[in-house]
Formats: sequence, C-alpha cells, structure tokens
Amino acid sequence: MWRALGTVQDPEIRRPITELDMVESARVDDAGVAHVGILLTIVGCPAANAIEAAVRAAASGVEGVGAVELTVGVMTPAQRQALTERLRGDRGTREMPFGPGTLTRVFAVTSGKGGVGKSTITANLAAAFAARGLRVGIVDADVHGFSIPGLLGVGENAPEAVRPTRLDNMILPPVAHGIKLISIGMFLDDPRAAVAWRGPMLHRTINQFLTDVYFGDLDVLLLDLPPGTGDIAISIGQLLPNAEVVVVTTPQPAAAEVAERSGTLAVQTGQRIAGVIENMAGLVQPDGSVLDLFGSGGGALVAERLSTIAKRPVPVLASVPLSVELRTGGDAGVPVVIADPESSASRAILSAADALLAGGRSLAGVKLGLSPR
Ligand SMILES: Nc1ncnc2c1ncn2[C@@H]1O[C@H](COP(=O)(O)OP(=O)(O)OP(=O)(O)O)[C@@H](O)[C@H]1O
Repeated sequence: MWRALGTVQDPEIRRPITELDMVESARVDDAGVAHVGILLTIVGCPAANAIEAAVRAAASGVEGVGAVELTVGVMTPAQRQALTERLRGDRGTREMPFGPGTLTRVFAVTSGKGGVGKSTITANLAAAFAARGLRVGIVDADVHGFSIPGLLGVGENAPEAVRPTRLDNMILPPVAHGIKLISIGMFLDDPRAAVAWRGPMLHRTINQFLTDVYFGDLDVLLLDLPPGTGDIAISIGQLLPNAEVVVVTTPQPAAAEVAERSGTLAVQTGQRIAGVIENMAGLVQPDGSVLDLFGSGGGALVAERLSTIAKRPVPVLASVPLSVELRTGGDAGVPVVIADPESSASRAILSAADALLAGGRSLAGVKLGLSPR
C-alpha cells in the first residue's frame, strides 16, 4: 500500500505524498477495505481533488483491496512548518537558491525593446527544455508587461487555478506543461491594473520570487526580463551574477543597437552572454518565397557587437521565423514547441535550447546543493 501511495505526487510540490508526510495512515483490513488517511497542506488546497482521486486509484490498484475508505485532513501548523523546513533542505530558512554555486542553469532572457517576442521565446524555450526531460521553472520578471501565465495557459481565462498556494511563507508555483511558473500577475487583484512600482519594490519582489517560491531542484530556471536596461535588469544582475543572458532581437539592423545595450549591462554585472536569438525572421509564403518583413541580419549584427564587448564569441543561437503557429500557440496558451514540434519555428527554438545546454559552464567546484528526500 505504501509503495502504491508513493506513486502519487503532490501536483504542486511534485514529490511523492509519502515523502511529504501527507499520508497519515494506511492499512488494509481483513475484509479487503483500504483505510487511508491523508493530510492536505492547507485548507482549500487547490490540488485536493486531484490528490484524492490519485490516492483512491493507487489504493484500489493494490492486490486484495476491494474498497477504499479515504479520510482527508489538514496539516497542523507544526506539521506544515516541518514540511516547509524539509523542502528548503540544507538551504537554510530563507536563502536564495539560484545564486553563484547553484547547480541550476539560470538563463535571463532580455531584449532591447518591447514586442520583439522575448516572452514568447522564453515560454517556448522552457517548453523545449521540458521536452528534453529537464525540470524547468520560469520567473516572469517582466512585472510591467507580464505575459508568461497567458502564454502557458494559466491566464485569467484558463481553467487552472492561477493563485499560487501559500504554505506559511513558502509559495508553491503553479505548474503548466510541466513548467513551474511564477508571475506578478498571479498576485494582483486585478490583473489588468498597471503595476506602478519603483526600483526598491521591484527588487524586493524579484528577490522574494527567487527566495520564497518553492521551485525544488531545477535543471533550468528562465527569467523573462522586461525589455531594456531598467531597474529589474540591474537587480537580476546583482542577485544572479551567475545568470547567462539570452538576447532576443528582430532581424532589423536598426534594432541591433538597442539590443546591444541589454547585453552590455549583462557584461557590466558580470553575467555571461549565452547568445542571441533572432526572432521574427523571414516569413515563408505559400509559394515558397521568403518575405523578410523586418529585414535581415540583425541577429548576426548584435552577436558580432556583443562578441566585441564581451571579448569572447557570442553565437546566434537560432533565427526564428515569423510564424502564425508560434503566435496562435501563444494566444491559446500552448507553446508551439509542444503543439507542433515539427514547425519551422519549433525546430529553431528546440535547436536554440540544445545549443544553450551544450554551451554549459563547468560545474567543477560547485557545491552539490540538492534537497534531501
Ligand atoms: N516569430 C513570431 N511570429 C509571429 N508572431 C510572433 C513571433 N514572435 C512573437 N510574436 C507575437 O508578437 C507579439 C509580441 O510578442 P511577446 O509578447 O512575446 O513580445 P515581448 O518582447 O515579450 O514584448 P514585451 O517585452 O513588450 O512584453 C505577440 O503577439 C506574439 O504572439
């Protein structure tokens, strides 16, 4: 029975419920009735129905079990605190786990100006990493123009709950398409309201996202930065000097200069520029001809200039074409990389993700900060 219950994962924490002290009791009586008591983390846990159904299914699959009697309780504050301490593991009470020394690859996706598809690329890169079997998280740091929840289908019109669960001072991020995500949009009473915060407040919010949100052990963390070189980009530079920066630009040569500035800031804060992704490149038309709506060469130009600034070669990771599928996938909350992995946009993004993984930094000397089970 215990083994069967061990196959049930908490959908938000993504660990077996048997490891989270969520199974209070489990026994099978002589009549073949399984008596299972589970403890939810909080009252009104959004995952309650899913957990109950999974527990029932797992218990009834055990040999000799004819019926399942399930009792559902809620953890006491002390049990909850023990759980959050355990989840934080050896990282101590409120330490930020993604700074220098982390085993997680941290990519900050930036652009010189808005509307170049930075958020669309971030969501699709995350989906590409998840498709490669990696554990992926996204911090939507574009607090003034948050769009990641919508792009991954947890926007205001989506069926899933968009309010993250809170376990005392730990925040459990919603999971969409296997990606854990957190966004300022999830904390606003009115997601349409403008966020009018200044630097210190933004800095605190990003710091809190990185510290109090339980991402668990991630292989990759992506940050969707606001366009330009504002307060958030500087905060991320200070908090995560180990982050690798991905610069998104259009093929328009005139856009190259502004994109270059974002890369320059990264170099100044000691971050490594992982590469450039050119987005909105030539549109293949029904007759097979290519329409360069936004010109061409912008990606190569930015990469060349950033190579000079960084004093090391900065590659163009991919050139993603203008694509109706990419746009409609974003509108529908299903990244094109998942919906149509064979489309030309998907192939370009998947190859960019592979190039990013291949260009990994050395882990020599990095402390193994894995959470205990
Ligand atoms: N390659 C592409 N082909 C077609 N449409 C695209 C492409 N890339 C992005 N788009 C569309 O362009 C619009 C802007 O994209 P997105 O919101 O990702 O840009 P952004 O750079 O993150 O903007 P901001 O930083 O201002 O939030 C969206 O409607 C998106 O669907």
